Amino acid sequence: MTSYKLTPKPLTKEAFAPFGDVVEIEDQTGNISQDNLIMINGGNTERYDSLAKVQLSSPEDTAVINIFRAQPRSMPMNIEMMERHPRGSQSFHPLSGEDYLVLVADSVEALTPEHLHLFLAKGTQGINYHLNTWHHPVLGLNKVCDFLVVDRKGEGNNCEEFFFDKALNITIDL
Ligand SMILES: NC(=O)N[C@@H](O)C(=O)O
Ligand code: NI
Repeated sequence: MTSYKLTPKPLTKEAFAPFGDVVEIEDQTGNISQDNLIMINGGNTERYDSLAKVQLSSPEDTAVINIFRAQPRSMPMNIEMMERHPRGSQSFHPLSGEDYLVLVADSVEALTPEHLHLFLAKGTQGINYHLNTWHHPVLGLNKVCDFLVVDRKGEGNNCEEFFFDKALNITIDL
């Protein structure tokens, strides 16, 4: 049995760029980018515009808005599988204010533990997995957490799964 322990990195736009977008106003260093800022509503409201895009695959696809109520993951946690959505992006926006984990992998067909990348997301950070990005199903922490999820609805299978060899002992232990 070979063991692999995953440790999280802070979630930043730059580190997450190969996998998707980080949807936030203030980053983990406290910086607020003005790049997407548009003042609207007569100056009452700041619109941080187009921080990410919903990716679809066909004109018949629709983008849908969901809420996922996730049970907290108990640690240490074994990682047995990853999934990806070949026909659309998928974004998660925490509604409960809790930090959560984001586990993604390099874009290869045969995943090994070396392809995995674990991030710790703050409760103020959303993420948008780009189309076909390997990721683990939602990883809530500490308490039952709600996430606003925007993803693709349409024809055809939009969830491909990869299961690691059981001889690999891949764990997250915070
Ligand atoms: N299955 C489902 O809708 N959820 C997963 O895609 C997930 O990333 O949590
Ligand atoms: Ni998913």
